[in-house]
Amino acid sequence: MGSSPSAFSLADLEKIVAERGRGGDPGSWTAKLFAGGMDRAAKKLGEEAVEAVIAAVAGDRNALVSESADLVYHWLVVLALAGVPLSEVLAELERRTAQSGIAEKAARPAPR
Ligand SMILES: N=c1c2ncn([C@@H]3O[C@H](COP(=O)(O)OP(=O)(O)OP(=O)(O)O)[C@@H](O)[C@H]3O)c2ncn1[C@@H]1O[C@H](COP(=O)(O)O)[C@@H](O)[C@H]1O
Repeated sequence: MGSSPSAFSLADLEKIVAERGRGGDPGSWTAKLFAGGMDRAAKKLGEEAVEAVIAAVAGDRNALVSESADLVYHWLVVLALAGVPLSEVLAELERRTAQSGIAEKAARPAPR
């Protein structure tokens, strides 16, 4: 079930998106999305979210993996177009985790 953990990170994909988006290669989907602007990219993000929801509700595991990859990629394109670095989103997630105290609880040894 599933595949082995990958060393590929969202930060790697963020870098690729920025490079391909700015590059202007006519064969690049990322460059097309950048050229189309925020309205088109955000619409695409919404479509991919709906496709991921459909796969989840249908219980189609393979489709959910594929649509999730589409979703995360298009989300990174939208973040790039908005000038929001991934690190800012991660910092917000970290702040929420720290606020909830979950990380500290997990680090504490379990009571005997
Ligand atoms: N992760 C992705 C990725 N996920 C999805 N897609 C593209 O997203 C597009 C949209 O998917 P759809 O299913 O909606 O396809 P579509 O029907 O052709 O699109 P529409 O006609 O609806 O506009 C497809 O062309 C997919 O190839 C991606 N395109 C690029 N990447 C990453 O970006 C890198 C650079 O890609 P290019 O910019 O194309 O060189 C790649 O190496 C990947 O790492």
